[in-house]
Amino acid sequence: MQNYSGDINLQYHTQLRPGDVGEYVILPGDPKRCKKIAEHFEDATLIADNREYVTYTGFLDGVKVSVTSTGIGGPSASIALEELVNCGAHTFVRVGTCGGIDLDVKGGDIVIATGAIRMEGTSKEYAPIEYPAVADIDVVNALRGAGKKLGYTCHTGVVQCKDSFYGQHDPQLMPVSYELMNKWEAWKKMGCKASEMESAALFIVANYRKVRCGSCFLVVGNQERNALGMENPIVHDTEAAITVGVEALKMLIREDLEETNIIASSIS
Ligand SMILES: O=P(O)(O)O[C@H]1O[C@H](CO)[C@@H](O)[C@H]1O
Ligand SMILES: O=c1cc[nH]c(=O)[nH]1
Repeated sequence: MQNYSGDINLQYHTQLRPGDVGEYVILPGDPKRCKKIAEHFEDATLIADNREYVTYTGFLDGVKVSVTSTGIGGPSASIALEELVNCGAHTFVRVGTCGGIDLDVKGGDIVIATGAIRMEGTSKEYAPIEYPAVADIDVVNALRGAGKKLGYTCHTGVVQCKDSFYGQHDPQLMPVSYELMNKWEAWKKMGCKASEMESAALFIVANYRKVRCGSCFLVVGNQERNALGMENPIVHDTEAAITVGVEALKMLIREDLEETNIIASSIS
């Protein structure tokens, strides 16, 4: 592309260069979540802070890792992923928040996405709608393993992505309420676990760029439970989702090292 930065290696939005980030990156939406995540790294340093993109780099078990915020929604998330891949990253774990849809999913639980409904605009500018937004199987397995090890209540399945937060919460107020409300009923019938905003774009861009990406989320609340008068705790503390994401990244690093060692010993 045309060079906007005046430096061919400097990524225009994230202000990152190759070498600034590890190959393994955690992706929260909220820039303020980056510092909390970086506190789980060894020797974390703030590398860049531009627009919605904040990056810290440190180490997990001696391996260089990073955290970069994506901001809200597919457009900014896709930019973060593209620029991080340009800097050499290959494995991504989104640590986000979501709203529960399935009645079993309660505030404070963790949801792990196997795939994402593409009811957003960004992924459609990458792949035809027939192409599914699927999480990387290694990342999903690591997130499930981490959730189990840490003893959290985790739900694994499909999540819904959209561009309008208020279209999720007040669909009846929207001029296209007929479409939003009918589709929401379909997501419920299909057993969709939760609604959030970035995973569909992230999974599609990750597939295109041939890197691994998965997502886990803190469930803030569940509007379906609320509508039925069921107990509906509202939780904002993302620490449980952060620890699941960090533990999953450690597991992936360990698995990759084991695989590299097996290949090296089979060659020698
Ligand atoms: O908490 P984060 O990671 O931003 O994720 C969720 O929160 C935002 C909406 O409140 C959207 O970005 C949604 O996906
Ligand atoms: O209800 C919610 C909570 C977090 N993020 C969303 O997109 N929706």
